[in-house]
Amino acid sequence: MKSEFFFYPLFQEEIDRLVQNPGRKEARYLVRIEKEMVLTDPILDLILSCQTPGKFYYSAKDDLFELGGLGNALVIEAASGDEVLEGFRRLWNRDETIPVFGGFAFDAEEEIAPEWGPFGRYRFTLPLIEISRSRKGARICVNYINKKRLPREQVLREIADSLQSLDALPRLSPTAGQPALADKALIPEKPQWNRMIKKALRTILEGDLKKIVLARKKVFTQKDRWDPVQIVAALAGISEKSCLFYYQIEDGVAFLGRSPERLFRMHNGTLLADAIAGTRPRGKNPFDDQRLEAELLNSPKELEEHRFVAGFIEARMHQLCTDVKVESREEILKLKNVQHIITRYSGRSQKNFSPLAIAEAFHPTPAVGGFPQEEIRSCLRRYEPFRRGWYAAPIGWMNRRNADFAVGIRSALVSGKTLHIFAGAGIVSQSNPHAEWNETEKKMDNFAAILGEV
Ligand SMILES: C=C(O[C@H]1C=CC=C(C(=O)O)[C@@H]1O)C(=O)O
Repeated sequence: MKSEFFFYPLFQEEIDRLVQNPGRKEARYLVRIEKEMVLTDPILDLILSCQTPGKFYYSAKDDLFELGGLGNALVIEAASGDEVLEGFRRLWNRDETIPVFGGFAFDAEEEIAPEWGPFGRYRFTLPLIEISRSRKGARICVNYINKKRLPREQVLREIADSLQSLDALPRLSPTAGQPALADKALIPEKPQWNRMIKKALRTILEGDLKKIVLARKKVFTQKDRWDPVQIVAALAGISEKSCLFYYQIEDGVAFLGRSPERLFRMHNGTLLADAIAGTRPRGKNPFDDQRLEAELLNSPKELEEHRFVAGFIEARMHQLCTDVKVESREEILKLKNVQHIITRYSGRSQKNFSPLAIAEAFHPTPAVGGFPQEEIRSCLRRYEPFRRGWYAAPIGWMNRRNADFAVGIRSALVSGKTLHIFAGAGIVSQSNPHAEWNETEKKMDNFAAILGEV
């Protein structure tokens, strides 16, 4: 990790110019200084190496766009999407292209579990420093929200102070080394998982629901605090087409993951969404891999599981868009440890929907909830022995018109000395508890490799 990058010198000239500019005395609501630049360091390295407690990173799976943030200019913690949009109204009235990063809980009506407390129900951050890279190049911006209507000189002094204190802190590198584990808990344990699946199968047989996605987690406790930076840096080293996300709220408290599933991307009126469901492990060699691929694409059970998701996404696309196209149907998506069936959609979005309203309309898709969608949250509350928090919920960035959200799967919550790793599996009428357990093990393999199979 490089450490020669300093923020204050980068913006000093602009800050000085603004101080000397004898314009209006009071600074505006938003002070934003933008700079195009040549950036040789990876954005993730820069974000991870800075010692500020709040930070985030997001890279989409199939384009060059990356977004990172350091510090907080404005954080909206809310109980509903409408409150979030209200919180950013003034910001986007000034400039509707400014991105904010965040997400919301899988089940926003459920009581928040203690380990998810810092995340709350909905949480989005406008960072003090925003770094992005697109096909056009890299850009770095400083944001300041002048809630207290301070005079311009004071605002600029505060910005300069924040940048200088960030620069004064020593840069961090991920601390390498194997964890000193104190405890490992499986929630649920295998016998309880088997009972959960059987219960879900009975519900499906009775005809109330057609598909239920049940999840489990592993909780690893260490003597010392986990280093989320080390975990996400290792995830970043995996070569596969998936969305990498990192949301650190406080020192040692972060939700992170490498999700193959994009909930949707909205760009200049075009909406893209993927349906991903149906799983096999990767093969031991190319021949074996091909065999497993053929098995997946010809399995009535996996196809049924996939088609609940695809049918749901397609129906939602027609509600939200005109000109809906199936870009590819039932193809294979190869990841490092597993392969999935994927169907991709595109459409022209209708202007009146905000990206957050679109995220709420899709969530939870039958890839992470079940089918039909309406009853699924209350069903999961009864079946699962833990609260999902932000696992399997939308996470990503948005501005007033554009957005990119991943589904927060293949993910983990780092919370001080505990590390929670999540995975779920779609249960349909032909599911088998043992096979679904093994599938969730495979889905956690990115983390198992990082932890040295603890
Ligand atoms: C719920 C998860 O995966 C979903 C996404 C792809 C394939 C899935 C499956 O085949 O069961 C799941 O629906 C997870 O990884 O936690």
